[in-house]
Amino acid sequence: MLLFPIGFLEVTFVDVAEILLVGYLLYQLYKLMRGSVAIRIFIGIISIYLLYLIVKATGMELLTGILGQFIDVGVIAAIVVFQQEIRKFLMVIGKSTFFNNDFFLRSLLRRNANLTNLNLQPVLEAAKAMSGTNTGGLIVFAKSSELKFYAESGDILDAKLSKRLLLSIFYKNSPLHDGAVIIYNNQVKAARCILPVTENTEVPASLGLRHRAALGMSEATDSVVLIISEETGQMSLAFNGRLEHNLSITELRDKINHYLNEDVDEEEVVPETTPEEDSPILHTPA
Ligand SMILES: Nc1ncnc2c1ncn2[C@@H]1O[C@H](COP(=O)(O)OP(=O)(O)OP(=O)(O)O)[C@@H](O)[C@H]1O
Repeated sequence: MLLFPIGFLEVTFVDVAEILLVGYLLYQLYKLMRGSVAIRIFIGIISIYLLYLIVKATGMELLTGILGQFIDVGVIAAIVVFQQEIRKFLMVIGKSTFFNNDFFLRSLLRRNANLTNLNLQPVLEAAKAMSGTNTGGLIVFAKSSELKFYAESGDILDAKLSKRLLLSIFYKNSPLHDGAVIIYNNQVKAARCILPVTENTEVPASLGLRHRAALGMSEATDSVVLIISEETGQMSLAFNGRLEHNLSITELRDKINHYLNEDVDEEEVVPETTPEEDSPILHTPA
């Protein structure tokens, strides 16, 4: 179906739809990679592809052949280089499918997840005690999946959640204190877990590995991660690639409940940054 002509070009409805779709896909890819080193590789690949199209259009056969070969191999290289981004991209698509939006199915899925019977009280009491003694801690609340892959990187406990258990795990001389604890289905699923460290280059240099691992986990999964700083005793939350810093126990309770129970849009989670903050990742409540 012809929409309008531009010179000798005939623009059809399908052309417009295709341009919009490609634009949307590129924008989603850009959003996923924004701030990471992958964005530079992505821009490099797009530039080579554009150059290839120009060279091909001008009829330079040798250059077209060379760049064409490069692009063929580049597809495989891109899959390897963009492993994490491809995973995130597929997760975004998975999140917005019909099945995930279906209320009935979603409530069924939730029944199996961490949400229905989570008792936050022991965690909050442990966090308060750890904060008071500057004991470092990293606690992941699984949301829509039990995070098996990450749990298996540590020691599986499947133990009843209690304040004393959490304090024993994070006690400085405990063999389990290093790494993260994963909480799933009101149980301490695992301890000593290794989380993916964020590659975001916008993370302030003041944040060490514990905070970076929490951010990385919140980017790779829909979990909520609680951090207790060994250095300052401050409690922070990472969710959806954002860090909320220096929270009180009441704020922690409200935010953890909110993030675990709601389907929060990115826009909703992202707090307004105050003018003095130059990082879009870090938010300190007033
Ligand atoms: N990838 C990871 N997965 C899980 N835990 C990690 C990871 N990397 C570091 N940690 C934990 O963080 C600890 C080191 O924290 P580091 O001092 O670098 O972080 P920080 O963000 O400055 O936090 P703090 O304010 O507590 O010092 C390690 O001992 C380990 O327990």
